[in-house]
Amino acid sequence: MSSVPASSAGISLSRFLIEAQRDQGHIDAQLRLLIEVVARACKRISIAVGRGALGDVLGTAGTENVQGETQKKLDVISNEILLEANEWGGHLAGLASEEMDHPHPIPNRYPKGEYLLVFDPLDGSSNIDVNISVGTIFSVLRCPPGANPDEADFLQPGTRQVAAGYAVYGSSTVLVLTLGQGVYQFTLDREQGSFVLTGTRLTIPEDTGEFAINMSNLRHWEAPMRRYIEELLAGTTGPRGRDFNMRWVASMVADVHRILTRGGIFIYPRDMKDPTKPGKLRLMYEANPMAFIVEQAGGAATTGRQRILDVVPETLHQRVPVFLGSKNEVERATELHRMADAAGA
Ligand SMILES: O=P(O)(O)OC[C@H]1O[C@](O)(COP(=O)(O)O)[C@@H](O)[C@@H]1O
Ligand SMILES: [Mg+2]
Ligand SMILES: [Mg+2]
Repeated sequence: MSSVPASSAGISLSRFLIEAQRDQGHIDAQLRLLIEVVARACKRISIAVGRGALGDVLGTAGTENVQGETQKKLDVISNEILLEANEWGGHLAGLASEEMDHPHPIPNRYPKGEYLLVFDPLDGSSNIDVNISVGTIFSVLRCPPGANPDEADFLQPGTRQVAAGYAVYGSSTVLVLTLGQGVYQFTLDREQGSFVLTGTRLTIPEDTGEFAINMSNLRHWEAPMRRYIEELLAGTTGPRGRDFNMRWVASMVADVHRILTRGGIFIYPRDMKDPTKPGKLRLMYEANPMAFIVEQAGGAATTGRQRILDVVPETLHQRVPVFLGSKNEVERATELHRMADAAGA
């Protein structure tokens, strides 16, 4: 990560966004307001997460989302916080979320804006009750002109994102943001209640000695995926000629944040545990925003076969395999999949 230049040290997110709008012309007023509102909502989620057992936020909500996953109380609370914060400000035409079956157009009683917001309100849900980092992931698209948005209006490839970001609620709360001009990190100053710029133009090293994957699924993987991991596990005695270390938080936000901080490759591959699902992670609000951030930081992001940002979505809750992080490792894993496909053709 580049250290923050003296002239930028201590700059708040609000000032950063005003400068991005006024001085650099990277964003318009609606997009600035949108990011401000999302950041405020993340602050509220951070407070809810931080109350832990002192608040009524742990455990399950007793409901399921559209994907048949049991919702935790914090999944539902975080979704409501983001929805309520964003509905009335006039910067959005519609929202969509992991926790809502269908998109939510802005009600007619409120002014409408030009943007669409797609989010995973609480990522890493299985970690909530055990006090391990969780987060929020979001992606911003433009709404097609004149549309009262329905699902088809949201189904745009990741290359059309105008902004993306995530918050990690960990030992500190950080917000990582791209407006398509590099990646910036803000840390929540809990006393002041504002996000402060703590990292500019974050970059992911091209090479790494660290991988993140749920190894318990190994027997369900495709052959090229097994081959890739076997090469890494063989260490100094294998074809790669060096040792690799493994980390797996099981919160995508935390695993990706580590990679943005010190490099690595994060993988959630296709597996045959449930052959009807082409992966676990969702394209629109997990893979796409993270792929945008990772590419903006000089890394790579693929499905093992193609660039994630080029995938044309077919449904809102579509799943994809994800390989992202340090460029040379993502390229090696992708090359093995392409070679296997070509040999099988
Ligand atoms: O339980 P597993 O297989 O390790 O999967 C963990 C992955 O699932 C996720 O928790 C899915 O996200 P949600 O919690 O938003 O459903 C990712 O954050 C994480 O990388
Ligand atoms: Mg998630
Ligand atoms: Mg989630």
